[in-house]
Amino acid sequence: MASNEYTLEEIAQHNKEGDVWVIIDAKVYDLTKFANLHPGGSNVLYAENVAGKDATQIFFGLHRHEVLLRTQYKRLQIGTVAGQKELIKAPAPGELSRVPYGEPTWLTKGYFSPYYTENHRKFQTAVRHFFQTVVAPESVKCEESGKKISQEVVDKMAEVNIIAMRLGPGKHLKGRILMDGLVKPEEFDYFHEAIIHAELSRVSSRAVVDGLLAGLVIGLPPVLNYGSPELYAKVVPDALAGKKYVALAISEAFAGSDVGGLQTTAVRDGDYWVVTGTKKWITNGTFADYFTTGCKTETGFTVMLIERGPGVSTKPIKTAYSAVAGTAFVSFDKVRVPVSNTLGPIGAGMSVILSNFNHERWMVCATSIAAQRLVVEECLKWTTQRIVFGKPLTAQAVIRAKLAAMISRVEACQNWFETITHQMNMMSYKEQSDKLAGPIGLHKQFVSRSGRETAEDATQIFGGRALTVSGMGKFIENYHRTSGFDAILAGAEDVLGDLGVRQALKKMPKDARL
Ligand code: HEM
Repeated sequence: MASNEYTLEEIAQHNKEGDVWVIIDAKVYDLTKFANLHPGGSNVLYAENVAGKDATQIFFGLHRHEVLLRTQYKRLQIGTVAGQKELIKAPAPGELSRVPYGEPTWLTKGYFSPYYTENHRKFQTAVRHFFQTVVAPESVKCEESGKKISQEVVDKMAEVNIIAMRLGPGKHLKGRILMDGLVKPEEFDYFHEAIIHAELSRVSSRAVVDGLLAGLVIGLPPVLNYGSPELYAKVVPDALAGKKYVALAISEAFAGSDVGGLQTTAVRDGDYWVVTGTKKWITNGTFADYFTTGCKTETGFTVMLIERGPGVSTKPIKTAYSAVAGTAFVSFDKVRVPVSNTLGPIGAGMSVILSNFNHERWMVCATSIAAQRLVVEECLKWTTQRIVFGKPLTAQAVIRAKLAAMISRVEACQNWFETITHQMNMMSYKEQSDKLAGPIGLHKQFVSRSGRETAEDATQIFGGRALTVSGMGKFIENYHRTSGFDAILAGAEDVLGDLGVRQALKKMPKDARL
């Protein structure tokens, strides 16, 4: 980067094809050679209000700031404007957003929270820094290539025990050094875990959130909670070290939310189960080493851990999001599974699955709310910098009304989420299963519906830019295309609303009358 200073008069001389400079935020760029390579065409750069002029406002109406930060474009800067200072700075890794509602209240300067401590704040800073520096660049690559997250990134996550922490508080954290010792295993709570989900969601596309071992997060808890000590010792250390991958294999083409209608069958043969059937929409299934699988057995429904081996085959399913999530169709063809791999009582697998669902649904809410907040931030930035009919978009009442609705939705989601998280901190796993299945079901219905409404509003606000996978509206495009996943995975929106009401009805006092 050059340290030359130029006056406005000097810059103004370079105003034509073959010699074109522009000013963007007090920096001077020589675009002469770049003009023919410019993705937006060369002629736009020779326009009277651009060539040799301050094109800051025009530039930010057409590009994201990150364009200027790319190495190949940084080089185009030849100096600065004499007497001017740059105003637009990219936030440093780990830094908080200063855009109103860009962060939850607990992270906003001058506000208070009954739930979060100084330790949560320190933890959040470290986790955001980690995700922005280690995961964000990988997320961009994988989203494009559709390939699995690299082992190098998985290893780095394992090093600071992020994989283990994504499973929540519990005995699996004992003796581990969490985030370089920032939080002690016995102090780690569901708010710490929620921070990890939120920060992951901020830097990743929806497919990468799932591709980054979401299968393990939902598939390993039954092993933690119900696996024999031998099975635990065989599977858990390697999984938490990022050496083995796990998927939860419940849904089938025959049955989704209707878990009772599953057709994969396990027949007892001595010390083995013989499993036959198929599973569909299995997140991380293409690369999983183990499948936590729901099977029909003679006496009901039984869950077991199936290792990839003879008779197990997986093939990728193309979905609306990137293949990085590893969504698979899984076939079990007379697979022999040791009976000691059974998770929970034989025939009582439904309770294993149902209690596991609470955590999964809560996690989906955590990631969705963070994504909705990012969408609000993107919309606030865009509507302020986009000029239409000579005024910023925010001058339009209809735009402000959409912003009001989006902000209210995300704040409502966040506040409800924090109340539920606090209950989780205070309750045992068993109490959570009894008391929180209904509220979490209702909450997830509310969160995913809010997310889709926000995706719609944001798409209207960004217009055509929300329809392209790159450029200014790239986050909105991704969110609009993938927010529907939150309404389906871990239980369909309507089914979960119904679950919440049915749970409440079960607890209606017999003597309640108007
Ligand atoms: C340092 C200067 C510039 C660089 C490095 C640059 C780079 C780019 C890049 C990478 C794109 C592709 C879209 C994207 O990734 O966002 C683009 C698109 C575009 N650029 Fe530039 N640009 C520069 C200056 C300008 C200026 C001064 C104008 C003024 C009119 C301009 C007009 C456009 C237009 C009209 C598009 C197409 C936008 C769209 O498809 O939505 N660019 N530019």
